[in-house]
Amino acid sequence: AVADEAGAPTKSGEGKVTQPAERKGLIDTQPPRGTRDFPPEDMRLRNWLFGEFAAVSAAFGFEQFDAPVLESEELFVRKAGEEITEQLYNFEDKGGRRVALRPELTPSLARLVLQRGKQLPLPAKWFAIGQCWRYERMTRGRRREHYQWNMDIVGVPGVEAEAELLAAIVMFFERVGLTAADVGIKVSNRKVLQSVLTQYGVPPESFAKVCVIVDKLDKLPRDKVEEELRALGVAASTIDGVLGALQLRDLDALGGLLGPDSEAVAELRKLWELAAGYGFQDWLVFDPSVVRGLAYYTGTVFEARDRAGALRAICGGGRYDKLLATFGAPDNTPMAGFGFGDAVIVELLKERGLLPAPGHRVDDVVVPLDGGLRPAAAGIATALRRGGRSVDLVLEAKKMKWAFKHAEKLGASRLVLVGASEWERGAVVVKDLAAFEQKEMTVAELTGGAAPAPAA
Ligand SMILES: Nc1ccc(Br)nc1
Repeated sequence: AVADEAGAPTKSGEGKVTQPAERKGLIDTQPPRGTRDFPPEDMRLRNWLFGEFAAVSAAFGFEQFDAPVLESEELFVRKAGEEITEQLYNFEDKGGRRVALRPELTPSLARLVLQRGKQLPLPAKWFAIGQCWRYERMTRGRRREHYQWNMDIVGVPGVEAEAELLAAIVMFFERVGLTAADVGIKVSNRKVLQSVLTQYGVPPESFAKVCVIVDKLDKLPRDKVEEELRALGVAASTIDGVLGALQLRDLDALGGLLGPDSEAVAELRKLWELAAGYGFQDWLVFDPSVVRGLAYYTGTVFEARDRAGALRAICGGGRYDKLLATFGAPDNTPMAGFGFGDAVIVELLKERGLLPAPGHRVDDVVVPLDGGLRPAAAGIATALRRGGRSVDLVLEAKKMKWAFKHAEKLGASRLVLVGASEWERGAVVVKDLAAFEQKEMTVAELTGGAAPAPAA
């Protein structure tokens, strides 16, 4: 259809006339509920944050991947009562397919690993920064989208993988100015809960659901948690045993409870030993009450929180050795990773006065002082740009005074005036806005020798 001014009927190539929907005034300029716009000033902060994520990922030699925001719903259908699946942003598409906006990146990673099969050299160290969604009734007015940085290691069965992931998280925190006094990383291991549940005769198939419920302890009152555990058939005495174990705060006491051959204790001790090697032991806190709310974790679990505990988890992760098996894979591939959201970290940095405020600026402003010199000005701008300068080329006829103010507003280093008399000598006037100097320069001098594009 031929575009027409808003409100007029449009005529398609075949002559079909379409009446516009009656426009009652201005469209709603707000983004959909629970979503955010990123106008330039916010986009600059987001680019800074994602730049830090990517820089840490590069420092650890990880490769970036991405996958569609839209995935088959089956990737996320798990029967463990997780909030993340109860709030799935799912729907049926026009082809009748059950699809969902991804609530997390890990299942997409798992799908790509399965897709590659034996062709994927292991260990694979992959990272992603992607938008993730949830459909929450707006009763709580929370956001429905956020961006998550994920790092995952595929194919390493030992806690060396988790140590590397924790080191990456700590490097990020240090890069943005946070210290171990600001943030603690609570570490535990699901095998702690598994051992206790086994001691009390809870069947393994209830294990994931018990973890999801126990994870709610820092969100729901204890009696609510006990109610949900009882509904699962977990006896009251078991609940007391489980909750008792979660109060422990040192590995020796844990060893006393679980016995000297406990895998959980051995893995946690190994992790602390590695952390000492990396130099981030001060960031770690052993806390068996940390189970994380994702059903698929099988071993180490961790979450970073502000030491005051005033904010929600900054990031979280762990080991999930059985995820591929739940997707039908014949054998297990060990995997470990974390997710790091873009919201809590910004709140924390704001609180600590550590949030940068990156401004917008350009290097040069180029102004033709009359219309006939516009092609020449465009050629100069091109040469400067090819030389790596960021250039704002003034696109309309403007007076010098306006150009000067415009250059100041853009934080430009130089204002390049293309005027008739100088141009006849192949020169331009350059105002150095930092040194408050003005001088005539040939184009070659200005562009460091790069010839301007041929003026029309
Ligand atoms: N999983 C998830 C997705 C979106 C937001 Br906002 N929070 C959590």
